[in-house]
Amino acid sequence: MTFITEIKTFAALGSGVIGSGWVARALAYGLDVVAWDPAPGAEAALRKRVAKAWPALEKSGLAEGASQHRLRFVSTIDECVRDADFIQESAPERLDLKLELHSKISAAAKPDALIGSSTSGLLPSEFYETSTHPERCIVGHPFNPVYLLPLVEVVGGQKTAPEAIQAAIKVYQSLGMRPLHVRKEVPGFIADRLLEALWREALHLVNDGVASTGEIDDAIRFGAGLRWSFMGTFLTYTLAGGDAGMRHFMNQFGPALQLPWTYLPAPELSEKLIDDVVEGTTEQLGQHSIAALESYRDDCLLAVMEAVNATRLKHGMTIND
Ligand SMILES: NC(=O)C1=CN([C@@H]2O[C@H](COP(=O)(O)OP(=O)(O)OC[C@H]3O[C@@H](n4cnc5c(N)ncnc54)[C@H](O)[C@@H]3O)[C@@H](O)[C@H]2O)C=CC1
Ligand SMILES: C[N+](C)(C)CC(=O)CC(=O)[O-]
Repeated sequence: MTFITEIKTFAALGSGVIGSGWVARALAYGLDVVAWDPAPGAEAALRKRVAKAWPALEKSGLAEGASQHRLRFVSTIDECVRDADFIQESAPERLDLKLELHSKISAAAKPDALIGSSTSGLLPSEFYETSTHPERCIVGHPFNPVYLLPLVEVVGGQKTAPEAIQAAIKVYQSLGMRPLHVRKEVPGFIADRLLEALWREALHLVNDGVASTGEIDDAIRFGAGLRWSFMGTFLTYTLAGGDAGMRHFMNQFGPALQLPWTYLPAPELSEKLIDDVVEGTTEQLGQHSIAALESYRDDCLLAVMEAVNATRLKHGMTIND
């Protein structure tokens, strides 16, 4: 079974936060992009988001011929996908909506064009149930901002061909990404399962009046957050065991796993908890607009990634290590 991996035309369905990120990334890699989104004013909003992302993309290096003018916005699903070499859906996270949308997308697409969904945790076997040629359908779960962050989790459903997974990995790599094949189809995949655990504990801490949203964010960004940009928890904790490594770490800190340090099940999202979270984060925003903070975040990410890559090279590692 073969699928298109040398792509020239990228189709994006849904052009909100994530869809626009895919569009910006694909344009920056010199592709023609065709986009569709049913919301009124979606084209203008998409072009604005792409323009906003462009300075960061210029800083990280544009491919030859890359241009925002290579984006075409169309008014039907059929027009969006029929000539596309690769299709990425970023529609709202609703099973019924994705199921219906993928029936239409896959019926109109070339049979050997891969179809990816940006879903954060829905199961591909479920929302590709009624798709035509489901063997080429995968999840490609990205991270926000999609135009800068390299991780994309690739997940297959029961009907996905193994060749489609390998082909999708190749395509995402050609877009400068770091695909991670999630070998078991589980809700939330790998990364969101981890992020969700942290998020739920953070909500409990607010709910219990232990800390404000700002204090919790400080606990992340001045500590583990700085480490996480270049080293994961397992390796970090191996180093925390000193010369004796992980075994000593487990002996020393393993008993804490039996202590009531975490709740894990999510707290009830009461009006009070929602209000507390909104109030706290509004305070954190202060005078800054979302747009200003997005630029700030992008510059920080570029700086961290540049610094980490330079340090990897200095230590005899490649930037893919
Ligand atoms: N926001 C995030 O941090 C992340 C979201 N995702 C996933 O990406 C997908 C999109 O999420 P966001 O971009 O955050 O949502 P969003 O709300 O920003 O954008 C969704 C877009 O889909 C459009 N839309 C509405 N009905 C549609 C339909 N029937 N067909 C196609 N498009 C339709 C909306 O007009 C909107 O522009 C979801 O599956 C989500 O789980 C993945 C990674 C991160
Ligand atoms: C909140 N979220 C589940 C949509 C987050 C993601 O899926 C990944 C991210 O960018 O954090």
